[in-house]
Amino acid sequence: MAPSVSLEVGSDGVAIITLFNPPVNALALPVLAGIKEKFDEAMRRDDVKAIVVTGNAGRFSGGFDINFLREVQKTGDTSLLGRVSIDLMTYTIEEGQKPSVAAIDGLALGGGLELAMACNARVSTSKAQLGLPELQLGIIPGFGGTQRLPRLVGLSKAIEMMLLSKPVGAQEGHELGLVDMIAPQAELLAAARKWALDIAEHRRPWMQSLRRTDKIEGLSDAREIIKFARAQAKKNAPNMRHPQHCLDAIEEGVIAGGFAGALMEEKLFTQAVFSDTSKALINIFFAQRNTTKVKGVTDLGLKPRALKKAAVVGGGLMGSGIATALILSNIPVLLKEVNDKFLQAGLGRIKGNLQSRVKKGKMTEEKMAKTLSLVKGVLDYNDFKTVDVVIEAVIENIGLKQQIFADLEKVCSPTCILATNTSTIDLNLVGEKTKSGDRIIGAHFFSPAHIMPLLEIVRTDKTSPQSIVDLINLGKVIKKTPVVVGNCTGFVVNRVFFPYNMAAPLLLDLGVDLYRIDAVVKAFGMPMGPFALADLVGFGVALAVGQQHLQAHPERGYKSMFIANLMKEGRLGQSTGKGVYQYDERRRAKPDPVAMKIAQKTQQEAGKMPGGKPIKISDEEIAEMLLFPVVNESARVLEEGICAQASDLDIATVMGMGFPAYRGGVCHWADAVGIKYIVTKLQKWTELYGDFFKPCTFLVERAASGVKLSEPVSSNAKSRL
Ligand SMILES: C[C@H](O)CC(=O)SCCNC(=O)CCNC(=O)[C@H](O)C(C)(C)COP(=O)(O)OP(=O)(O)OC[C@H]1O[C@@H](n2cnc3c(N)ncnc32)[C@H](O)[C@@H]1OP(=O)(O)O
Repeated sequence: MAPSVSLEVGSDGVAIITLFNPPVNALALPVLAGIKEKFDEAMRRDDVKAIVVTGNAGRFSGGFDINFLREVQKTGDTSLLGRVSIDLMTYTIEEGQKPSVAAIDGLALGGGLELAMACNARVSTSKAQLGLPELQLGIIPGFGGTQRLPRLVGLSKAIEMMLLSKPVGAQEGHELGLVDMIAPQAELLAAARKWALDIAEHRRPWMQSLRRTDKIEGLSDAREIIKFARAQAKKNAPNMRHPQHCLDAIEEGVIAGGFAGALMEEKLFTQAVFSDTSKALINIFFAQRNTTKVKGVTDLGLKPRALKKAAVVGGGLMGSGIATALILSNIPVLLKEVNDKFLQAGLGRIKGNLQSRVKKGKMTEEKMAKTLSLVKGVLDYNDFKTVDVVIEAVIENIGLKQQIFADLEKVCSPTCILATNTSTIDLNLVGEKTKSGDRIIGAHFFSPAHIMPLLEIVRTDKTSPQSIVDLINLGKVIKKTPVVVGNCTGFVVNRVFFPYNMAAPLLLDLGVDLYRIDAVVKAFGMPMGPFALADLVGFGVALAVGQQHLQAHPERGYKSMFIANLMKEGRLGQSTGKGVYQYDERRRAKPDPVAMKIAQKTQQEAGKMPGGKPIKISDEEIAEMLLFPVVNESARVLEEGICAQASDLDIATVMGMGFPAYRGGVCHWADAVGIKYIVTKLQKWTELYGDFFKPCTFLVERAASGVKLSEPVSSNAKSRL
């Protein structure tokens, strides 16, 4: 159905204006034009005394149409953005001749809430969610939100809601003054009609949010609040300008009044729409929603079967994390271990995971007890016939896994999904001793599994679309972002992470200071540098993972002795108090002269420094030498069809390896930097430092043809999905 807006006038003289644009009634251009047209008509008509605006099908509005924002970013045409804030929200609605009330059910986000705030009052159901989440898209509110929200709820709360993109529920909104009245769903429209008539007939005040001053703090308090918020934003988002611009608009409103603030907001909003940050974050918004659209799988009309009961085999760190994720979403779990000692340890870890939520105030003791009761520890497979999905999470031993899957095939129902959390073993090998290849699938979680948002769903050429659809659905139920990937060493995240983790010691061997490498990567926006990460995961794991890549792709590996040399000195990473860094009792890291000496010794032994002297290199080039190899491996992943679409790689790198979301994920970033430039650099480093940097044919071809990495791979590519 085409987006539209309807107007219906009741015998009471109230015009009901309804937004239709499923699924979230986004404010697409025709909707905005429709609102303007219907408001103008209602203002003109003699039989209309007051107006109620509402959204169709239980949702007020999810805000300005983000598809349209993306279009504007592509065309670069600012005129398309229009003057909605001033002409429509302020002059037509807020300052209109007749009062208007927003009747809010469900979502009122971004432009949706801004529309509601431009009305003279708001009535909502108890299920309403109200927020201005624009900053998570790299923009600032642009329909007057930076002015009206502080005037309705006070500066501190408004700033918190905007900077954290955090909505409030109806009850809190009511307490704050954002919602004037909460009504039962069935009575929402009637209550809003009455409120609108009460304003028209002077039984209630005719409020205009933009003109209000009662909730805004005095100038000096306001300055302090904004100053504090600026410092917080700088700390939390050092590479982003739009949070500061949001505060600029708010500040202008406090100093010069709401109208002046709205004018500044309009200007800064337009600027933000064209920023690289917004392009990147909008890419992430759509990429995240695209992961569940898998060609040849989710377009077959298959209905996901509800996986109501699960079993996890192995109660170690991963198994207990997976079980925690399942029970947190109310899915009962059988946790299987080989003996009582391991079982109790696994159950203890699950309890610990929940206790830490209680400590952080995310869960009550009562809820914890209820959640914990959903897990049952077992030492045999007796109850496995009752489960809909099994996730195996034992140690990486092929023989053991093969035995487990052969056993599972015997004891589980023939429709049960048999998943493995392996991060290294070929899935075809795991299922080799079974005839259940169609329901054997990878469910690769990231540690800690109950916290990390990504789930790699690994399919083989035997896995059935139904099994994939079922697991995608389970991923959504347990609040993960599922990405469907093909079967190869390291799947997607670990595979593109390998070259990054090898480039760091390679740079070190070329004479670059190791702490500088970490600092550059942090400044780029990763949560931590590669050496700090190695310390965190522990050197045993880091070495084992590196080894797999070297075995799978010896021609493009780099073997460094740095970690091995640290281990010889008894430094194993953060858990032992020292690795690349030394750690105090509160696990705060400090550079360590001993590690630096070991680094120098490794450099000498490696003999990579040209003429025995450290290379001279800029910070920018350090970041490039670490991350262009990631782009290179991503290109291989795309060419081989391990990832069906570049946007999946964007999500996988952001959620799995901490690639900064505001750079849009690895493919989006590579396109922004320029594939040609990347290939030229890789070729130069190949000549200087060896084949580790050699660009793959696919990337070279894309550079030559000018086709972006994010463009679809042609259908004759050798797909392994
Ligand atoms: C000028 C203004 O200040 C600027 C703005 O208003 S910018 C927009 C501000 N609004 C937002 O940021 C809200 C973005 N949307 C969301 O957070 C979530 O989609 C939601 C909470 C509204 C709904 O979540 P959920 O029910 O899980 O459904 P979800 O899968 O996310 O979305 C359903 C569909 O609606 C689309 N959609 C959601 N919000 C949209 C929007 N504002 N514009 C266009 N499409 C939107 C999604 O892309 C998705 O499309 P698909 O089915 O084709 O993939």
